[in-house]
Amino acid sequence: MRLIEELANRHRESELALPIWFENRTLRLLDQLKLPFEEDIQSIASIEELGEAIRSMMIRGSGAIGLCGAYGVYLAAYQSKGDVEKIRQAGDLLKSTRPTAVNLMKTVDEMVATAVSAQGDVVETLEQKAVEIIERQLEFEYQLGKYGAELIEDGDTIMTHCHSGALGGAGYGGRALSVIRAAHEQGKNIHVFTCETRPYLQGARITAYELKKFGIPHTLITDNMSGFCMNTGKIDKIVVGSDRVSANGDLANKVGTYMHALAAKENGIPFYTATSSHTIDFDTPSGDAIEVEMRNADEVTQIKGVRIAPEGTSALYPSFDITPNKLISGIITEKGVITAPFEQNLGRLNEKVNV
Ligand SMILES: CSC[C@H]1O[C@H](OP(=O)(O)O)[C@H](O)[C@@H]1O
Repeated sequence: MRLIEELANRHRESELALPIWFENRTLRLLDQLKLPFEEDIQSIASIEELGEAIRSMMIRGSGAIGLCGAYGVYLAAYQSKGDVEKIRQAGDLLKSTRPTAVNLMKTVDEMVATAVSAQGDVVETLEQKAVEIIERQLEFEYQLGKYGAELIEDGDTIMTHCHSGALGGAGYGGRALSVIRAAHEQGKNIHVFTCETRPYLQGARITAYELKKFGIPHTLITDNMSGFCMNTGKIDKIVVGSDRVSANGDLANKVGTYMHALAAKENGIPFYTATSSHTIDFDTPSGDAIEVEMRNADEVTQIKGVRIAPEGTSALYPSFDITPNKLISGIITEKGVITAPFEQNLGRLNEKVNV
């Protein structure tokens, strides 16, 4: 456990906002359901508790739940003293929690495959693999942030949606906020419009919380204001995160993304998604094959437990939507910015990247 705990200490010293980490042989996570008013750290004692934390969105964000795959499978290995069958079962449980973000599936598969093929001590091998995965994802954030920041000009106002930031990733800025943070750190004078993102309010509660921590000027808008802001010249570029990018460049991201992309096209505003090669699903040919998670409709008829619609009102809660590649100006990755034709240009990533 020493390696993975030292990693967390190093990362905290470099001012990263960690969504999940090990300390004192205990798995910890920041309860994102309570942000921004409470920074409540939860201890996770079992794979079942971690599974529930993902399902309930106590920890969320495709990058962060991808890391749950690494931390969770390692926790199962540590607690079972390397029992490969128990490790497999833990992986299956984690993969059953939320269906859309591909990072979780890929990371679990990578960890379980490492356990199965381990030559030496399984627990030590999985600790090393987990550290490798965490460090790799963090490096992806720095790299994609650098490439994405090249698209941002001094004086730009950038709109983002949901929370695609440090607590949804490996601690620097996730995807979209890695681009924004890098541009800010380069001294570019930028302003961010963050959409509140009903019903979980990732934008109002977590993106605003992080932008304040990063010292980046920002304005909160409701999701239905995005068209007005674009149509009245308030937005120069849009950068959103990603939960899964299909092989042809279609994007699964927080519900509402598609609506913003349509308005961006109509108003001639560049629309980018920030992702990593690990979020590109080369096994899914196009967006219509991506499963969109349907969540409990009570999350729509209530806000923080306060009912906002009459008893008995039915509601619908698709947690994501699919933005077709024709509405996307570029896909920002750790290997550079990919433009159309996406199928061909993304394919080159698959040739080079061992995910
Ligand atoms: C680092 S990108 C995060 C990505 O995940 C979010 O979904 P959720 O809050 O439901 O986990 C959203 O789609 C973000 O773009």
